Amino acid sequence: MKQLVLIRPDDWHLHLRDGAALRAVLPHTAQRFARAIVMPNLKAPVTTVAQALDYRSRILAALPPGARFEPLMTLYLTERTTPAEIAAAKKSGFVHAVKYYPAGATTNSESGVTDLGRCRTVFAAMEQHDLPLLLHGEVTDPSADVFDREQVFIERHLASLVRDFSKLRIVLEHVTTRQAVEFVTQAPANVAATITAHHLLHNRGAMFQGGMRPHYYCLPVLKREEHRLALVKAATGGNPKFFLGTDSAPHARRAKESACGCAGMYTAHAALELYAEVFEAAGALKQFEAFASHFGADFYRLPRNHDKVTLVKETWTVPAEFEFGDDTLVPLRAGESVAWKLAAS
Ligand SMILES: NC(=O)N[C@@H](CC(=O)O)C(=O)O
Ligand SMILES: [Zn+2]
Ligand SMILES: [Zn+2]
Repeated sequence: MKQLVLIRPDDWHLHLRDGAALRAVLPHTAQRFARAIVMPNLKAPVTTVAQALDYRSRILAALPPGARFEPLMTLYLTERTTPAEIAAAKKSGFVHAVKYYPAGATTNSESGVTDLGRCRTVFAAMEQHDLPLLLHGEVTDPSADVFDREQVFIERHLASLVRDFSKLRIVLEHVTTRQAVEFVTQAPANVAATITAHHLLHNRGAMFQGGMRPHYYCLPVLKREEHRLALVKAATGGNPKFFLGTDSAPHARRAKESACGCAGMYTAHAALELYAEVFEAAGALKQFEAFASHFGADFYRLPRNHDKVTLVKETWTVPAEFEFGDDTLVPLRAGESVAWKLAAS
């Protein structure tokens, strides 16, 4: 049987939530990944090192017995974040980055930043302490078309940020467009990007297949086929600036299947397997390990993992839903098949 053995990968962009939701989703990630960059956009955002420490303990306490998984914590940037907090974050050893959300751009981003100009002293501190900046790279300007918001962010904000803070490590998270791929490719080595499985697998047509499909709604929103193809080329092309970040973003069924549905797709239950489909379809399975297990660790200046995971070419059916606190969670491919299967380790 066809199988793939690779160094255990890490997920460089993940939403774990909290409480019962955390307990429901964490096992899926811990089965596949050694570490994950954990997003700080809880309902009460993780803005301080002390809060990150508490959240980290809750994650560790929620791990299934025997699981080995290291949550890499992040701080949620606000206009009140201080250079002292950045210094403390670096010193902590468990905070690995700071996350920028434009206020109002996405789930739990209300406490985010309205004006990047107000964060310049904090960016300078991050540059000085060598703490990476992670970007939800979209503008919220209502006059910017929702499908153009990433591209406009790059033009209006990212280009000058990269120029002004030339030593700051920056990750443009969940890139979705050809323009983002081009920008990151031509930028200096301190600028990288994560790519999700769902943006590699789907174009925006998925949201409208036979009707409105809220489980395909995420932010940045799925784009045209032209952009998906650019992402596949970037992910499979062996460029160390592009690495795996699922952006697995669980929301309760009733929050998705609603008159105003939440943004986010849940992929952690099959994350690695879905990426393997993409790499196989592109004839690039040889590049998969570097994308999933090498480039992210190298960029974050963390050691690569040593143990291995095995994927076998075997079809399995994704459950229709998972338990999720007092509701359920509808995963990507619910009730449908996935072509690769994680072997028990
Ligand atoms: N990607 C999403 O659609 N949603 C994320 C937030 C984010 O990463 O922007 C979430 O937290 O639900
Ligand atoms: Zn985001
Ligand atoms: Zn995210």
